[in-house]
Amino acid sequence: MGVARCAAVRASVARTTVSRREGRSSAQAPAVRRRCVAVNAGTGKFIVGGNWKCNGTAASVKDLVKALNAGKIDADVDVYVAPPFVFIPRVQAELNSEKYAIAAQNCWVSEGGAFTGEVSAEMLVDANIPWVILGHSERRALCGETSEFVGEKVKYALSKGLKVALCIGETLDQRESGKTMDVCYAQLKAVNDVITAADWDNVVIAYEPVWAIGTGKVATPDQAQDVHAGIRKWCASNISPEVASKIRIQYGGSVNASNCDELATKEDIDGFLVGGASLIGDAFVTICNSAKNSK
Ligand SMILES: O=C(CO)COP(=O)(O)O
Repeated sequence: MGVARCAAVRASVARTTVSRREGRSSAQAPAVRRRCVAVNAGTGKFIVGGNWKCNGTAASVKDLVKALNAGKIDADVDVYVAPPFVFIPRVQAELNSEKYAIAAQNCWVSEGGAFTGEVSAEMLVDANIPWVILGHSERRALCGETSEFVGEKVKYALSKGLKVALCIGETLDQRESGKTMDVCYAQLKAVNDVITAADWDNVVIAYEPVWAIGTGKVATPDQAQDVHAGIRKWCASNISPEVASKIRIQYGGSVNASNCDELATKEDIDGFLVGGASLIGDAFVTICNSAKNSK
């Protein structure tokens, strides 16, 4: 994250916090309330997610949790990890919750019921799981989730009080035919069409170019920065300048302990969503601390 942008977001958050402490006249109260909501997600902190995908055994999860608990995480970083559903209770019981929040990798588009194999947003809230990853390219490609369906899922998850990591990104074909930004904008629009500007306070965008996921082919820092800057600009024009300045944009796709520091220097990279390397405790801890290391 660029130092200047980070400082600006923090200053705005600090101003809001001071306003909350000082209180306001009743005429000003509604505006203050709206800004207080924004404090929830617009912390200005670097944010790293670990998406464990469909990996692990009881034994490997135990080892990973042990390694994560042993890691020192910079206080200026928000971290969430997304284990497979069956391991979540175990991880909740054993992982240090002061350092790591828990995320689900998916949830259903509406209230639960006769939807075999699905997990509802209400269940996540009931199980004390604050985050959910939605729109991952693997679900879009392998489970047929359209952008409109993802939009409805984001809307429903937010309405139940979850925080959402919204994944977007282009395939190799789309990049090579110059459609990267159009694809990202269309995926964002499908969500923006069904949620409000205030809802974005509880969303983190994860830009994950499909060609970089699990391939070892990481986007260069400049490639990632260009797309992140475009996403932020789109947010300014289509949501609001305030949301654009606060929203955190993670990069995902073959991030590892060796390439994270350079990516983290980029102005519009506010964190990472990590797959493979999040299964290796010390590598993930290094990635979590990359914003500090790259200063
Ligand atoms: O899909 C990802 C995170 O959601 C990225 O996966 P990799 O880090 O394994 O490329």
